Amino acid sequence: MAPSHAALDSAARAHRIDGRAIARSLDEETAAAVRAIVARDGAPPGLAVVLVGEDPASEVYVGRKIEACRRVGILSFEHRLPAQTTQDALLTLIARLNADPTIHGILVQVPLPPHIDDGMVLSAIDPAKDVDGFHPVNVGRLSTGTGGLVPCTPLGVMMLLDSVIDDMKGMDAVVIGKSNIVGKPIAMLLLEREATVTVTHIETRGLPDIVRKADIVVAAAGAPRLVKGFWVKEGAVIIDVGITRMPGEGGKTRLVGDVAYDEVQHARAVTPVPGGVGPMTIACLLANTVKAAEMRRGQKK
Ligand SMILES: Nc1nc2c(c(=O)[nH]1)N[C@@H](CN(C=O)c1ccc(C(=O)N[C@@H](CCC(=O)O)C(=O)O)cc1)CN2
Repeated sequence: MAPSHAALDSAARAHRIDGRAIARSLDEETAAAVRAIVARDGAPPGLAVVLVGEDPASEVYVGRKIEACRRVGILSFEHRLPAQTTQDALLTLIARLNADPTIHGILVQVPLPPHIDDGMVLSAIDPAKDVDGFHPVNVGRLSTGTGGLVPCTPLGVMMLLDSVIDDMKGMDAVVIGKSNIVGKPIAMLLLEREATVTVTHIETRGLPDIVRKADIVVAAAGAPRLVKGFWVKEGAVIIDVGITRMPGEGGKTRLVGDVAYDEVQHARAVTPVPGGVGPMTIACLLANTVKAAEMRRGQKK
């Protein structure tokens, strides 16, 4: 008897890596770690969240970060500054937060308004409080494999890969995207696991052929539905970091990833957008805040 459509469908579909569920279980671990810190030290870790301007997406992400802190018991301190805030005023705030012992982590939401130099501001954060892992000291530690705080999205990507791959040693990994906060750190983390890593970007010649050789594809180009079905090798694992808001039906908007999700069902596993990498970014921020608090305690001992 011929298999039913339902049976054919389920046989042909890639495993959907559930970022929301994995983020929830990381949050449970973080909440337990926070409770242990409170029992030991009498106070929870503190996270300063700095938002400059009114970028609507940033407002949403910052709101979610603050809500997530509340859920796991981290104390959040919100600093919302107007778009016309000067770079000097922002640097003064960061210096104050660096010196404040109740603050274990500092994050400055990016993008910053165009008159502010991101690099200058992110480099002003104490590397020990740099829970985004953007400071050059932490970038250097990551690239030399010497610890430090790792950027949240790349950390989340590795956890999603770990949920479906036991050992990445010798696997061919292709990263699409070369940004300092996502593409480059992911490449470093994959190298640490002894994957063979090719870093590509939107201008790379012959990109489909390069991607087709990969066992692991991390798409972080910010180009909606860039990765087509025919780019992907059967059995590959695909992590979609792209999140682009596009016009949807009835005047609404919808989120679209860098991967044509419906076309890559011959992959072994793939993350959805939304519900894949995004929730991990916030869960890893909370985990990094606990790590920063524990690192400080370790230094004092
Ligand atoms: N200081 C930082 N700024 C920015 C970072 C960062 O890690 N540190 N990353 C991004 C934005 N970002 C966190 O700040 C972020 C992006 C997406 C999500 C998320 O949960 N996405 C959901 C969908 C959300 C929606 O409905 O719009 C998903 O993919 O399921 C969380 C955090 C840039 N700036």
